[in-house]
Amino acid sequence: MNECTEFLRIALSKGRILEETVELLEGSGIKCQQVKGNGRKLIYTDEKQGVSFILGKPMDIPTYVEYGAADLGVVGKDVLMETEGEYYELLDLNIGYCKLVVAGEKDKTERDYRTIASKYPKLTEKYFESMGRQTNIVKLNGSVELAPLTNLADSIVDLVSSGQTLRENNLVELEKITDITTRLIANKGSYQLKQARIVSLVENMQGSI
Ligand SMILES: Nc1ncnc2c1ncn2[C@@H]1O[C@H](COP(=O)(O)OP(=O)(O)OP(=O)(O)O)[C@@H](O)[C@H]1O
Ligand SMILES: O=P(O)(O)OC[C@H]1O[C@H](OP(=O)(O)OP(=O)(O)O)[C@H](O)[C@@H]1O
Repeated sequence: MNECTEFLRIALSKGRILEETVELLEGSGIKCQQVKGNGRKLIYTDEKQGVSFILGKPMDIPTYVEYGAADLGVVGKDVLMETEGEYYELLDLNIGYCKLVVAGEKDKTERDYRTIASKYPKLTEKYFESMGRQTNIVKLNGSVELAPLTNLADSIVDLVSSGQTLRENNLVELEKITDITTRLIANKGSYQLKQARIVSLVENMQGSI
């Protein structure tokens, strides 16, 4: 293996998809259990495997990949839809299942949506614009379900998996926007330069999905 061209830098999303990501990579023959620890280390380099793992915030993973600070990235489709960068989307990893929805208090009708709170302002704007529905969007960074409860907004665009957060806050799904899963993305230049190694990794991952 030529270290210069074939060493792979993989940016992984910290947080809730990390465990499933590690299982998938391990199943594809890449050892990376150490990234699951509770430490504060942000890069793990494994010279023997020719791989380094970069642990980033989910919203930042496309940036590392687009600018070539990482060759590959593992990130939710929600983040890709919001950030819209320049990279190749190589694979649906079939982990991190959830859906993106419009939610609010029961009995709201379409006409009631005026102010929508979300961690995904761009995606939200596009969704409503594509249907010719005018809205104001309030950007929040988390616990978005608080917005309708405090009258900051009349509804939200957010992820739902078990539905527990909506239920416990007396909110309901009003519209489903799309299903979400985790994706493998690649820097465009890296894909050309390190194609053999990336294609072989993708094939191994496909086998263990
Ligand atoms: N409730 C959920 N169930 C399943 N997958 C989810 C859920 N919430 C988020 N995800 C997926 O996991 C990814 C990472 O979510 P996570 O909550 O770890 O990060 P985040 O909220 O973006 O980051 P942070 O909490 O650090 O701001 C999301 O981008 C999405 O693809
Ligand atoms: O349907 P559920 O299983 O309840 O999951 C949905 C919740 O999970 C995510 O939040 P997260 O835990 O990432 O926290 P956040 O609100 O700070 O983003 C999402 O934003 C919802 O709030």
